[in-house]
Amino acid sequence: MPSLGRLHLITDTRPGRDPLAVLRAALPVARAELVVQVRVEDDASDREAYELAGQVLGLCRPYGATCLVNDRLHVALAVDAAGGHVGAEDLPVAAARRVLGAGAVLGATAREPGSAAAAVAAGASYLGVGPCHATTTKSGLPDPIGPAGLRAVAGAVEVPVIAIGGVTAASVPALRAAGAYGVAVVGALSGSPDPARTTAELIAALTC
Ligand SMILES: Cc1ncc(COP(=O)(O)OP(=O)(O)O)c(N)n1
Ligand SMILES: Cc1nc(C(=O)O)sc1CCOP(=O)(O)O
Ligand SMILES: [Mg+2]
Repeated sequence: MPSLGRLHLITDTRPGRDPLAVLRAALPVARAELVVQVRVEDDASDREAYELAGQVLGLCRPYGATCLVNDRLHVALAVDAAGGHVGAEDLPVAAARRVLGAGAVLGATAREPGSAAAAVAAGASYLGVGPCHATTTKSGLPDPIGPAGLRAVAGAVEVPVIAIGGVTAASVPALRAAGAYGVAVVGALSGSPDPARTTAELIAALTC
């Protein structure tokens, strides 16, 4: 399995957002350090997810960036993405591993050390850990766990830990110090007036 990129860009498909424009700005800056997670709204059709994932893959390929698909593993397989990401309401990690195969990248959401270790034992190759900070992008999440909560999870596993939830370039140093290998962002890039510049700031904070 190739080494995992440190900057995970999750597509923002809310009305008025342009995930492909953000991706086109980020790719030349982050290149193979970029992992793009195709995440669509729950009411989007599989056809919409498939078409977006195909477009994302086509953009990623020349840069060696990785494309993953959130939740809908059949879409990941259909477009030949590198893998997928599952959480508590999706397929269990062991089932997701069977669907994707041994060589795929498989991310799992974990919020505390016990479930993190269980997800790794079941076949997760990285963990998305959060919400690290407050976010307005997704509702219904538990309270932020902060760098201390992330440190507890990172200390319990040996796979890369990707911090998620309200992450900005300014918060990266504390998250890395707590054990984050990388970060996943929606709003920091989707809401940026200059996504190329924000990508450069995130990459600098992640690789210094
Ligand atoms: C990197 C990363 N971490 C966590 C999540 C959240 O996944 P999940 O809990 O399944 O919630 P949804 O994203 O499906 O709403 C993620 N997608 N990526
Ligand atoms: C999709 C998602 N999952 C989270 C979790 O903690 O499981 S936080 C989140 C949204 C992250 O968006 P932003 O970077 O704009 O805060
Ligand atoms: Mg999910």
